[in-house]
Amino acid sequence: GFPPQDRDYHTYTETVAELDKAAAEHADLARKSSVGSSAEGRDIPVLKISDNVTEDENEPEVLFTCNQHAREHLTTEMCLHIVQRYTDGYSTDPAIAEMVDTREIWVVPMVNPDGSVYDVAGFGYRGWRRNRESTPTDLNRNWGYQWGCCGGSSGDPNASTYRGPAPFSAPETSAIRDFTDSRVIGGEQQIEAHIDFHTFSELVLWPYGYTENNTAPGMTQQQYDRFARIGRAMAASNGYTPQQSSDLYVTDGSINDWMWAEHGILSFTFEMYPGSGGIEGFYPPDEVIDRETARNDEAVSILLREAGA
Ligand SMILES: NS(=O)(=O)N[C@@H](CCC(=O)O)C(=O)O
Ligand SMILES: [Ca+2]
Ligand SMILES: [Ca+2]
Ligand SMILES: [Zn+2]
Repeated sequence: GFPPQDRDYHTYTETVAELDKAAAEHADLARKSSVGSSAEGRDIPVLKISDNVTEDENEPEVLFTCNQHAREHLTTEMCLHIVQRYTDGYSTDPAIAEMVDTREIWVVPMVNPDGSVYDVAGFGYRGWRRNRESTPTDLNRNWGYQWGCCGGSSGDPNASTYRGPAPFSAPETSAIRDFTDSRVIGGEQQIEAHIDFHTFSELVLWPYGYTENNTAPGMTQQQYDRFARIGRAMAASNGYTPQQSSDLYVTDGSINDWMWAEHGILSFTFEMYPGSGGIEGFYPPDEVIDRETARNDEAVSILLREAGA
């Protein structure tokens, strides 16, 4: 678990308990289900938030994924903050109610539960990034679009950006893939927009990551311009720096490239607080959780509104 001075961070067990609590306290608005299991057999839960939550209504859907990278624990708090805001806030905030009534929101607070547990299982933080397969995979290099194409990942099983032996070889990425594929109803992908939360550097990133070109097959100038417009609007609200992911460095096999190219989902990566630092940047004190999760409230609202546009 987390050291006493950081006990406000949620462990896997506490995260699951938070989702169960939200579903129990707001049974009309929130329902927990599973997208699958991790390498070590942990359930990977997803919470759906919407009015008439047990009905699949013809409303734009938006996905939030967190903690692909084990040590990036602030992102789990970000997803749990979204859960809390859009369930508890329903009865008090008309803007929240409007979004919950007209959208279907999916939240996966821990894509990589095994890695997250492992990172805090020792005496002190381990700085762990990948999953916990026998040969650990960097989940954000294991997605199947342009997998391993372009020097944006490693084929070395010992490397922190090891892409795995094949696209979707990791149970965690294949679980999210299967969930996303399942949201194609009548040939139409219901999910319109997505944010994958990471730490750190305070950035809003949009595809493609595999190429430095703005346009490429499956990304016209108009589509790029829409990504940039929305990315810049979100960054203006949280003070992060907006840019194409490859402006940071080339990544291949990332979630954003797959979500966009395979499903046309407006998919972003947010790198949260802090803006800079060394390994300690992955472990901001728990005193910053409330401030640094609420910092993204407006950006989340912008994306939810954009999903219906
Ligand atoms: N969170 S992080 O690993 O430091 N940065 C992300 C950036 C993701 C991206 O560029 O699309 C990554 O390398 O997967
Ligand atoms: Ca609904
Ligand atoms: Ca729906
Ligand atoms: Zn990350």
